[in-house]
Amino acid sequence: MAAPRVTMEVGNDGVAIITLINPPVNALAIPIVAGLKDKFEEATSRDDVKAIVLTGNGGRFSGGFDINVFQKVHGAGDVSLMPDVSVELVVNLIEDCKKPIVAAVEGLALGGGLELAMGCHARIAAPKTQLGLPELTLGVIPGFGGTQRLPRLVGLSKAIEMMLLSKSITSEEGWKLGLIDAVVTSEELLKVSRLWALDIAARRKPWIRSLHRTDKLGSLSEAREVLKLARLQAKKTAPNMPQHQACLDVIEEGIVHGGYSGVLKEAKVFKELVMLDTSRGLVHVFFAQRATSKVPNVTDIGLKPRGVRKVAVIGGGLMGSGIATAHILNNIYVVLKEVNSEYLLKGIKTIEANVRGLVTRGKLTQDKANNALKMLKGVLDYSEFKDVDMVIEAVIESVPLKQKIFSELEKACPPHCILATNTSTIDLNIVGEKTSSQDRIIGAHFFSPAHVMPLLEIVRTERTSAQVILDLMTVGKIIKKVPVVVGNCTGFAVNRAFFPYSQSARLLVSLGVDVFRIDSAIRSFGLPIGPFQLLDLAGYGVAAATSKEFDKAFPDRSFQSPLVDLLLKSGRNGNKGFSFLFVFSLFCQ
Ligand SMILES: C[C@H](O)CC(=O)SCCNC(=O)CCNC(=O)[C@H](O)C(C)(C)COP(=O)(O)OP(=O)(O)OC[C@H]1O[C@@H](n2cnc3c(N)ncnc32)[C@H](O)[C@@H]1OP(=O)(O)O
Repeated sequence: MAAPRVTMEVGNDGVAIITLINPPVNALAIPIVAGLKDKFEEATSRDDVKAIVLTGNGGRFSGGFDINVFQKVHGAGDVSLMPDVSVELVVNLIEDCKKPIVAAVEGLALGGGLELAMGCHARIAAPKTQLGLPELTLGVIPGFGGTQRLPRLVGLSKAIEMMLLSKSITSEEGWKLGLIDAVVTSEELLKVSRLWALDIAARRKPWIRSLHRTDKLGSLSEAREVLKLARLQAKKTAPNMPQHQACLDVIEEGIVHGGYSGVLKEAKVFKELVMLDTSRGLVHVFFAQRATSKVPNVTDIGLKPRGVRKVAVIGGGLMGSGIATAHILNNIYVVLKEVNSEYLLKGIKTIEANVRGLVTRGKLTQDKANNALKMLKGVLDYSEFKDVDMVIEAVIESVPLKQKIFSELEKACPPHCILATNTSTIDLNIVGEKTSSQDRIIGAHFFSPAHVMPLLEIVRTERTSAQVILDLMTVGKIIKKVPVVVGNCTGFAVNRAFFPYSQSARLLVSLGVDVFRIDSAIRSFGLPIGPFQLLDLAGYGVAAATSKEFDKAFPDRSFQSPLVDLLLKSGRNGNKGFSFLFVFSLFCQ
């Protein structure tokens, strides 16, 4: 791959086009930052340059500062590896430049990428360009002036929402908010940007330095009220994340003492945050997530994913209906099979409720919801299975039942069909023991609620074919999951790690510790729910079945807690409608 570089071309019209080149996302690596400083200095000093356009190569403006540098900073424990971009480049060379600079953005402008663009005197964007400041997901705050310029361009509340939720917007929305000056086609992007820059130079268009604006900030008391509410909200939703409160403090500095003062405080706080364990952990997560898409002997052997258009889901319970929802929401046709019409109707109603819930929470339009529901068909037999590309079995954790289903599937489905099971624990060789299709058998372990939770644990056996693994990874991405391929053993990766955690929680209960105290300690540690609330949600039947598998596989490591059996014996199943409070009081009697 060619070295990252910045180029500059000066046209006959006197406009210098400065281009970032660092595929695939034009990350602002150290040589790019150095190249930008060089080119802006050159363009400023050349007499034949009247105006400047900053753009990115390959249809993407920039994915932000190079996150590899954070890793280097963490490895060396040396924050001085971070270059000074905010003042030296964005304020001095871009915003305070004597020649107008227009950002021509396309594809994406995220983090430091958007911050460079906000330092320019105008921004022209191609349609559907993704704009955002997602730095908080990396444990830091925007560090190239974003905490100051975004509120000045889109207003305080919207800027806080975009930064604290790391929520990006499209260029169309950006135009309505004032972040983008014009949205034009990709073909016209450079032409319009050049003209815009020349218009600013000739004073036909305003020459705006975002950092100097105050018109969208509101009065000091209004701003303080907005910040107060945001602090309370962040305390609730991200109690263990120092970057959220820090971001609000830095924004406030700029409102009270002016944008430049805010920029200086931002740089100082950024450097403090980048050295904390939170940032180390979150940067690790960023690269770890991407590493999951590179599976040796699967993704590096030239295979192409086969299209999966029609999926059958067996079982319309909590998991099956969630899995079906995830697929129909992403335009994959689903056949949902149940054993009788009562269960089928219940499954379909759950799927409808899942989809409606997304509409109510504003995550889906009514139109998209209607279209998604058209992709669903309920069935009671295998006649619809003759042309499915993948089956996902999601019935209860019973070995004989799963074995029976898989031998039936072998006959009912076409030979290319992927045979997946949503088992959370059972060894896949046992599930497929009664078939001769071991190369097509794979685990597709979703997490409840399956249409919301991002993780998809893909379990491969020694005999699962590379093509089948690649196909499932591809479907996983289409349905917006993070697919992680793991090996086959009792509990796979997730439950294998979860098992000692839940066992310890049950051991504490048997020693007399209150379940609510345990859940609350875990929540203050940072997990969204504790082990017992999770037990309630998953259902006690599932817990009993998985415990049995672990007892069998690791008899010397299992703690025999009577808790779940007692709950089941008293006719309860957690998610089926009884509160744990009530159940726990029974257990204590
Ligand atoms: C001081 C400043 O305020 C600080 C910052 O700017 S911090 C950076 C802020 N920016 C971000 O957080 C954006 C991070 N990137 C992303 O969200 C996504 O990669 C994206 C939306 C840009 C592209 O997504 P997608 O097309 O699915 O590709 P994805 O697989 O994620 O990334 C492609 C490659 O680019 C790399 N990459 C993406 N953004 C990068 C970045 N900012 N720095 C370094 N590498 C980056 C990925 O690691 C991946 O590398 P690989 O192919 O070797 O695994």
